[in-house]
Amino acid sequence: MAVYTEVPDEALAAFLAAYEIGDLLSYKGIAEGVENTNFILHTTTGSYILTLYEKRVREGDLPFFLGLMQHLAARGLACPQPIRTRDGATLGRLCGRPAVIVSFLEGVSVRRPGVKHCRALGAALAGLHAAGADFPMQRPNALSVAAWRPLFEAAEAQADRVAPGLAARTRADLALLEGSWPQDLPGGVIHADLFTDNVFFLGDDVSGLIDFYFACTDSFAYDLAICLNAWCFEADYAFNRTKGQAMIAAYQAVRPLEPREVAALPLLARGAALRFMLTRLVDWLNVPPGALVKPKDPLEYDRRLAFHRKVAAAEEYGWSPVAG
Ligand SMILES: Nc1ncnc2c1ncn2[C@@H]1O[C@H](COP(=O)(O)OP(=O)(O)O)[C@@H](O)[C@H]1O
Ligand SMILES: N[C@@H](CCOP(=O)(O)O)C(=O)O
Repeated sequence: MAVYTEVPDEALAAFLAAYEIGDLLSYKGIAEGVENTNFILHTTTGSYILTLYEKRVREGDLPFFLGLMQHLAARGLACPQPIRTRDGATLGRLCGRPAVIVSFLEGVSVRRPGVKHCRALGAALAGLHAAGADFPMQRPNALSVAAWRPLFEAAEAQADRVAPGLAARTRADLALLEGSWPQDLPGGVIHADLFTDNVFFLGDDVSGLIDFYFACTDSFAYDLAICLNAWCFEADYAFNRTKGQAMIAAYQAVRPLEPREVAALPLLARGAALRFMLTRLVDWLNVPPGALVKPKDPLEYDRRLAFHRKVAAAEEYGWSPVAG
């Protein structure tokens, strides 16, 4: 359960007094999530999410994240909307942390996505890239290739106690990716963490996208590669090409990939897997004492890397030329 910061009732009441969201009926910590402390609030006017930003979120980035959610929502994308206080502020402080209240989105995330979910996700991702096209702010990706070596070095000495040989194979992947990371691909605002837990469905349709706290300016195809990793592997770590095909085709129906993006897809997918393996590994080895959080397993991404090491061409992820 991701509750790093306990919020006393009195502190919450004082914080909520600045908002016009009705009277608090109940609230509780949210079990899912690993980055921030989240509470669901039920008030006389509805439900809201209260987020206290923790370790990885830099306060200086919050105007980007909050501005982006407002921008996307204004373009019709279903994402959380920051709620303003009576004074018009979206960002406040609670228990020493930056804190916001955002709108609650209906829908459920799917644990085991099927082909139809992957298809819907591909279209939603392309829609997000399109909706973010005229967002004026920039935020370099703080977890792109330049950040991977420091993460690796923080975990290297203990990596082999997580899995034998993990340090050596990660070192080799890192060296290869540092030397060949694709630059100057088409890009703009990307979500950068569009895992299944960050996408809500109502029936077969995507009803909402949440958790924009890794959003940044980077290549669109890298965002797609993150999603291929998160959505298209089976429980036995076999890549499901049918799911990949459905996702990529739906993406391309909105935004066709350029040949250089297609050519880069195997490296981008490998890099995306390495990025999540490394952040998970560091978290796995550094669970804060007393935090109610279940760290995510880095080996899930080590196993995906085993697949990516063997892939030579985008076709193996399900890419095919757009007809017409
Ligand atoms: N706007 C929202 N509407 C509905 N549920 C939300 C919303 N934001 C967060 N949640 C719930 O809180 C959980 C954790 O949120 P998330 O932003 O993923 O946390 P973290 O950034 O800590 O990983 C989500 O899986 C979801 O269940
Ligand atoms: N998606 C990342 C961890 C970030 O967690 P989230 O709850 O913010 O999606 C991972 O799976 O490693």
